[in-house]
Amino acid sequence: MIVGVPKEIKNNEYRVGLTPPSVRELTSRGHQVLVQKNAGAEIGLPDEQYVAAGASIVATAKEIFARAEMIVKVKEPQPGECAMLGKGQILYTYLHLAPDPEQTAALVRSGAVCIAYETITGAGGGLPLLAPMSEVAGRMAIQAGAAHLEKSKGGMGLLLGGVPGVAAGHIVIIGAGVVGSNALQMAVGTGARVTVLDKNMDRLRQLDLIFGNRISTLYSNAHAIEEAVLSADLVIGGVLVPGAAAPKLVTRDMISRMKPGAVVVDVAIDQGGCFETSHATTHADPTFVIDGVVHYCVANMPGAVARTSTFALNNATIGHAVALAAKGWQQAMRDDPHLKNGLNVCMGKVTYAAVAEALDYAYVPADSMLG
Ligand SMILES: NC(=O)C1=CN([C@@H]2O[C@H](COP(=O)(O)OP(=O)(O)OC[C@H]3O[C@@H](n4cnc5c(N)ncnc54)[C@H](O)[C@@H]3O)[C@@H](O)[C@H]2O)C=CC1
Ligand SMILES: CC(=O)C(=O)O
Ligand SMILES: [Mg+2]
Repeated sequence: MIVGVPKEIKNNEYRVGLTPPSVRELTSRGHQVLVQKNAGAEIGLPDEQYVAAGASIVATAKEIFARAEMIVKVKEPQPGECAMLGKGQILYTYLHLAPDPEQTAALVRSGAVCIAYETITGAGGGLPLLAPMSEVAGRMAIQAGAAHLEKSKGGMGLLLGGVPGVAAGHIVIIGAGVVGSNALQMAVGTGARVTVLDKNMDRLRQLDLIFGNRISTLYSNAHAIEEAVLSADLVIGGVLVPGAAAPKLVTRDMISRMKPGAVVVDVAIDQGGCFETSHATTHADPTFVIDGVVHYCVANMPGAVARTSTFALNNATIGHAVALAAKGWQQAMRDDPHLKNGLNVCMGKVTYAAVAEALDYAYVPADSMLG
């Protein structure tokens, strides 16, 4: 198969779909890999490393989209990229379609076979291709929050850990999955008081066993969220209903009653966000203020630590990339129901139920596309 890796074009996005070691996994099995010039140059992966791994360097994204049978990316395709996708071409990347009607319409129009990293499931449960980026974003959420609590960044001027004689701050984490538990690990390290909420009692039990009385766990409902948020200095939003738009758990009214200069970090923004007041921001301009509360809503947080993130992502994506290249998408999905769960849009049809429901498309089960 011919596999193409365009350079990412989203704001401040330096990750790359395949590392040179991943390219080697494909070329050593007889596949041809086209990598756009300087795709990894900014993160210490120069073209020479790709050539040594067997790739061919191609000058433009246009040529990659025209020649490759499968496009491997990181971020959801931008409008210009959607327009270059062809009928039957495989697109293997993050998509986050439920909150994004324009991208969904463009992918439906393209006729491409669009596989979303974030809905591929794992044999041991969970979302193994989302997990590494959630680990990165969860850990980063605390450092982003701490930085924006500084006065010069718009915050109230609070040091999360306090100092002897002055109380520590209060961090509230909504959602105790991969983002939430990684944020929790960092939050505990700051010395702040930490509260974590989830609807999944088993997750709360596990975290209670690990962190003991260093944290408070709360079953998530509107009352508990309101009480926690109103006493918080920093709130992290890390909830997920797989494939669906994030539930708006923190209302505009709650935001308006938070402490002035408090900070919210809406990691779930790529699924539309779990704060009613959120809208997506970029690394170039990461925050905005509503009712005195600083909102940090960057939809590609791991792009800031692009080298670490690229290697972590490739560890999780390369196995299915090899299967797709070897067998084609239909046979690879017949053989692996977890990969099949990644099929979101296929040759003009929406094949993921939560996306169809969120955006009012007819839902066509992936099975019916497998021939
Ligand atoms: N902004 C960014 O750069 C990044 C964003 N993300 C996003 O972060 C979000 C979370 O991802 P993961 O932690 O991997 O998901 P996960 O599935 O591991 O965890 C989500 C948690 O939310 C909980 N939850 C669902 N409804 C809830 C409710 N009403 N109240 C409290 N908890 C609730 C679930 O029980 C689960 O424990 C996703 O939208 C993901 O796409 C992930 C990586 C990077
Ligand atoms: C998961 C995601 O949206 C990201 O890594 O940017
Ligand atoms: Mg994202």
